[in-house]
Order: sequence, then C-alpha cells, then structure tokens
Amino acid sequence: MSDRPFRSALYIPGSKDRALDKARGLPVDAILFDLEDAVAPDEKVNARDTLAAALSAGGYGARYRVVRVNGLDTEWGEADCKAAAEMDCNAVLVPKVNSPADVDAVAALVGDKKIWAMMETPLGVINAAAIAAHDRIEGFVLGTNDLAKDLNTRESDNREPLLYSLQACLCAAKAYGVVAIDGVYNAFKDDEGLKIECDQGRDMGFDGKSLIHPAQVEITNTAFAPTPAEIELAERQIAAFEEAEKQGLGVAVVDGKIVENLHIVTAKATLAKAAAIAAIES
Ligand SMILES: CC(C)(COP(=O)(O)OP(=O)(O)OC[C@H]1O[C@@H](n2cnc3c(N)ncnc32)[C@H](O)[C@@H]1OP(=O)(O)O)[C@@H](O)C(=O)NCCC(=O)NCCSC(=O)C[C@H](O)C(=O)O
Ligand SMILES: [Mg+2]
Repeated sequence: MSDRPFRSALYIPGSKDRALDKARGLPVDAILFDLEDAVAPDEKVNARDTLAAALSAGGYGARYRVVRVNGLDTEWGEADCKAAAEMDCNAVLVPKVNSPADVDAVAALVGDKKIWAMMETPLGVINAAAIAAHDRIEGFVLGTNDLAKDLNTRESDNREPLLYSLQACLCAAKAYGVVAIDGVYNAFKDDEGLKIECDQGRDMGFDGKSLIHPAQVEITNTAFAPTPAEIELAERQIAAFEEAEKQGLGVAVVDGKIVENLHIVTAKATLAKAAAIAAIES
C-alpha cells in the first residue's frame, strides 16, 4: 500500500454511540469498527444499524475506516458482510481467517471493499502466506488474545510464546505488500508496558498496533513513527550516497558503517513515512 501511515488502529465497539462519536476527534490512523467481540450477542443486530448510521454521518476525516464483521460461521456474519458492503468504510476485517477460502467467501458478499484478515488461529498462521497472496487482501491484524487461547500459551511479559506466529504473519504480509498491524495490549492503563510492547512490534517490522482505548493512541503513534534521529540519519545517508555516486562509487560510509543502495531504499521509505505523518497531522 502507499505511504499511508497505520501507526494506530483503534477498536471501537459498533454498539457504543459515545465511543463512535469520540473517535471523530482522536488522532488515530485507522479505526477498527467492531461488530464482533466488543459487541454482546443481544446487541449485534442493533450495532450494525448504529454503526452504519455513524459512518453515514461521517466526520472521521482521513482515518482509515475498517469494519470488523462477525464470522460467517455465526448467525450474524452474512448480514454483517452485506451491510458492510453498503457502509462508508474502506475495508472489511474478517475474524479468524484460516485459509484463502475464508477470504473468497467474504469477497462474494462485500462488493468491492478491500478485505483485511484477523490472523488469530493456528491454521491461519500456518496458511499466512497463501492468505496474504489473496488478491483481495490488503491488511493483516494480529489477534493475539485468540492466538494465545488456541495455542494455550501462558501469559508472558515479552510475548516469547507468540513470536513464531507474529513473525510468520509478518513475513507473509511483507512478502505480498500487505499492511501488518500488531495485536492489542490488554492492560490499557499500563503505559510503560504498552510502550515496551509497541517498541517490540516496531522492531519486528509491524506497521502499527491495534488498540482498545484512546489512552493508548499517543504512545503508539510515537512508537511507530520514525524518530528524529532516524530521520536525520536517513537524510545523511542519502546525501552521502549521492556524493559517493558522483565519484563513481557504489558504497558510502556514514558513522563508520557502509551505506549501499538497499539502505537508501530504507532511508527514502523513512522520509516518505515521516512526510506522510506530518501531512496528516498538519
Ligand atoms: C476497555 C473499555 C471497556 C474501557 O471502557 P471505559 O471504562 O468506558 O473507559 P473510560 O471510562 O476510560 O473511557 C474514557 C472515554 O473514552 C471513550 N472510549 C473508551 N474506549 C473507547 C474506544 N475503544 N474508542 C473510542 N472511545 C473510547 C469512552 O466512551 C469515554 O468517553 P467520554 O465519556 O466521552 O469521556 C473500552 O475502552 C472498550 O470497550 N474498548 C474496546 C474493547 C474492544 O473493542 N474489544 C474488542 C477488540 S480487542 C480484540 O478483539 C482483539 C483480537 O480479536 C484478539 O483476539 O486479540
Ligand atoms: Mg480475536
């Protein structure tokens, strides 16, 4: 996808008017409007209408709007997909995607909406590459709660038991140019823990993190944006490489480290992302 940033992707229960309204003023890059786990069974049908009305009313600006439907194996899934096809959203997020066939089934119901996949089952992780390769897939969101449940992991501060799944999905996403959003941090009042987990996700290569509470937005936006030091280094690498090229060389040296064409690709991507963030924040 383009240089559009996806640092923060906030879940909002589709049933909660107040939260749906609050999101219009939050500095998030994406909103995951939820009809699935955040909505109680008795509220599912009303939530569909509440959400459709909120999206029609608009006011979400440049935020990327993704609607998470219930699975097609539930009584609400099919109607959710058909309703989402008519909503003012950019994409439909499908829970518990196990295979490309699951994507096909949703694709037949959502018109030309982009499709995002919740990667949150062991089978989905095993099939991550085939799912990412599906021509309707634009984004992956890791569902670390469901993954932990299905894998029967113990809770761990550093997410070690989940690393294989995170990296398998990330690799698949990167191989096929799919947006990769890390899972949620459940302890929404623990800023320090959130920062550590954001940094881990950023270090691994995720584009951003999914969130459950507005208090998590600022830390996440900062963690997934290029730092001033990264921007400054990128500028110096580009300048040094251009100078080396003028002298007929294919390699420059910056801060004692070699800089080759591949580093320039990263440096230019860093500057493009910083510019895109500056544009949406201005
Ligand atoms: C976690 C919460 C239940 C906490 O709610 P609450 O106690 O109401 O929080 P606050 O009183 O601190 O709220 C302050 C104000 O912020 C608004 N608010 C709260 N949450 C959100 C939100 N997500 N988006 C927008 N606005 C929000 C409140 O309305 C208050 O506003 P105001 O009154 O005007 O000041 C709650 O945060 C919540 O429900 N969060 C979302 C939970 C959710 O979406 N869960 C499902 C997604 S996670 C998941 O499924 C992961 C995945 O599938 C997996 O397997 O891992
Ligand atoms: Mg889940």
